[in-house]
Amino acid sequence: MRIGFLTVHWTDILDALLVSILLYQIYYLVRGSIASRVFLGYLLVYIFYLLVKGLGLELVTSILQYFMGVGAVALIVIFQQEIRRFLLIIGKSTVFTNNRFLDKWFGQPSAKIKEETLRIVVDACRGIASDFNGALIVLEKKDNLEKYVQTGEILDAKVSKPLITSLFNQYSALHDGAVIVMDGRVQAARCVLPVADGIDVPSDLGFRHRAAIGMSEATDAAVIVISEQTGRISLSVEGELYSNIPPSELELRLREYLSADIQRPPAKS
Ligand SMILES: Nc1ncnc2c1ncn2[C@@H]1O[C@H](COP(=O)(O)OP(=O)(O)OP(=O)(O)O)[C@@H](O)[C@H]1O
Repeated sequence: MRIGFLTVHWTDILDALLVSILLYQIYYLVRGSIASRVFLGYLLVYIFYLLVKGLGLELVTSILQYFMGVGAVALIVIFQQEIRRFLLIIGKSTVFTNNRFLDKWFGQPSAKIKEETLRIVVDACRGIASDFNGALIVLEKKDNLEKYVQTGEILDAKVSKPLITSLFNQYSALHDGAVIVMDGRVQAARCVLPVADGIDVPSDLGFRHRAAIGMSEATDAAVIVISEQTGRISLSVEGELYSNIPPSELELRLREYLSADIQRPPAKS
């Protein structure tokens, strides 16, 4: 196709479309943050570079070319949080990562939580919330949480209501940080979770709630938060925080989220 003196192929249109989508995605990730200004600055320098290159100004072109090369490395450092989030979104949402057949071959284990564990944890949450003790409980789905377990005190104890309740008692030496539940066992307490710091996170949220969001952004785990101040129970999955959930609904939501591969107890005959 010819437009004036330009010859446009369908590949050029596809190229322009893909670049637009990419630029929009980058803008969407960095909008509102300081990184968006850096991105805009870099884009303007790049447009200027294309202009001087087109005009054949060789000296300026070579200086800008060098600047762009160093700038690209600087961008990776500045945007490391955004790049990480971008790759996580892609990794989480592709059909490949939700494909059971591929999971089997690429070693993604199935969710291991049992109904019994779920019931005990929710029961413990009910007690903790009514006592106004803060809590942060991570329930493993498929992702390996070993890295986070290592930040705390390893317990490897069978899940029980008295254990979870006493761990979050304000006089317990292990009440700070998060408890991680894996495979029907309290693997560790006092664990440190990644804190969400994106612009989507409401500024009035405290660090316990931010840690819950951060953990559910970084992994597919379900994270329960109980507020020490209000006694409210919230649930964070896939980077979203669902606030003020009654215990009965919490059990339903957890079952629904973790249910894909949940191990149900054998039916009584
Ligand atoms: N990165 C983290 N990983 C694990 N636990 C954390 C992390 N950051 C904070 N916490 C826990 O949260 C507690 C502080 O909670 P903070 O009051 O800041 O949060 P909050 O969201 O306002 O919760 P609350 O409503 O219970 O006060 C800490 O004492 C600690 O136990």
